[in-house]
Amino acid sequence: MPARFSTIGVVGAGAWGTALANAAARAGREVVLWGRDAEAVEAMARSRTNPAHLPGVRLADSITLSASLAALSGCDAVLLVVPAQASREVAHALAPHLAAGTPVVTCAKGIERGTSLFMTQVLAEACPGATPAILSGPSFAADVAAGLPTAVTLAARDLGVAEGLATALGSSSFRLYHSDDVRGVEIGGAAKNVLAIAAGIVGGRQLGASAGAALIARGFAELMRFGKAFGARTETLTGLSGLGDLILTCSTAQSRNYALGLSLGRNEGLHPTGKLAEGALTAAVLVAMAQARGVDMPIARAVEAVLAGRSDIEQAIGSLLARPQKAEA
Ligand SMILES: NC(=O)C1=CN([C@@H]2O[C@H](COP(=O)(O)OP(=O)(O)OC[C@H]3O[C@@H](n4cnc5c(N)ncnc54)[C@H](OP(=O)(O)O)[C@@H]3O)[C@@H](O)[C@H]2O)C=CC1
Ligand SMILES: O=C(CO)COP(=O)(O)O
Repeated sequence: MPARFSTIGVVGAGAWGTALANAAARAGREVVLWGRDAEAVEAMARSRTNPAHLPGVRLADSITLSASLAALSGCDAVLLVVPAQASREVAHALAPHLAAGTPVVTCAKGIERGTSLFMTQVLAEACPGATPAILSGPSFAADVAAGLPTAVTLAARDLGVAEGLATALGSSSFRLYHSDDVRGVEIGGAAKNVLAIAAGIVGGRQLGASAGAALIARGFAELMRFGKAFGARTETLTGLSGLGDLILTCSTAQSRNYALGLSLGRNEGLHPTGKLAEGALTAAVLVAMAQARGVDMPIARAVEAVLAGRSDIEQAIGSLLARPQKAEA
């Protein structure tokens, strides 16, 4: 039986877009990979590599590259893989090229600043004819591109659409679980990036493995409280896209968010490499949304205060440790 989604568009030729294009190709799909920079796209098509964002990885033969969004018009589904704050602009430009009802799967992890909207809400506004979906979970682009075993969650309001997309993109090394808890999946990815900055700070300050574990557990309590306040299901928050991704991102400097925290914790200032760290862009809106709903998120608040320059690291750690004793749950 032919796959329901046989041609996949990938919008965004960064690390994650390139890795997902290769994963879709590995799953047997025809893939169109779009990048905004025509010169870079042409060089990628010639070299079959993406040296700027995913060095050392060869692009699969079934990937066609284009710098024109019109090339996406024949796609059965599209993955939107640009940073969270660029998603509205790019989805808006993509909209006229899609057939009505085409699933658009946002793969960004963040919350839109200014509107406080989650990624599929941004999609619904910017690309109103599309069927919004979200892909998220513990998955470094380099691991997926290398074919290392990875498992993520793909959610759409219609479980059948989520299952069809998971089937189209999955392979033995890239496992996709389907879900209809769209909100739960998008909250996990957005919140864990902010908490990973705190974990990096703990690492950079050499506070010890015990403190690192405490940070993950108390950070997860914050993620759960926020998720529940915004309608996420517990089983999603404790799954791949919530706890799973929190553990990954809080555990290694391979994460750009953790690396940013590491740099702050070592008093080296904000990340010198200039790499994307979505948590730094999400922290303020996450904290504002939590406050508006009466959700207590002291770790996320401390990260936001440090990033905004209202608190130094010692003050932030001191105020977390000085919080009144309370029941764990
Ligand atoms: N890398 C990873 O391991 C994972 C990343 N993600 C998420 O995926 C999203 C993208 O991250 P990632 O691919 O790693 O980031 P990268 O920095 O590697 O790439 C970002 C890509 O988006 C493009 N881009 C940026 N702004 C715009 C814009 N305004 N219009 C069009 N294109 C734009 C960039 O283009 P240009 O090259 O021209 O600057 C680049 O190709 C993030 O939300 C991230 O959290 C999720 C899971 C894993
Ligand atoms: O989301 C990711 C892994 O699941 C990637 O994390 P970073 O953006 O922190 O590198």
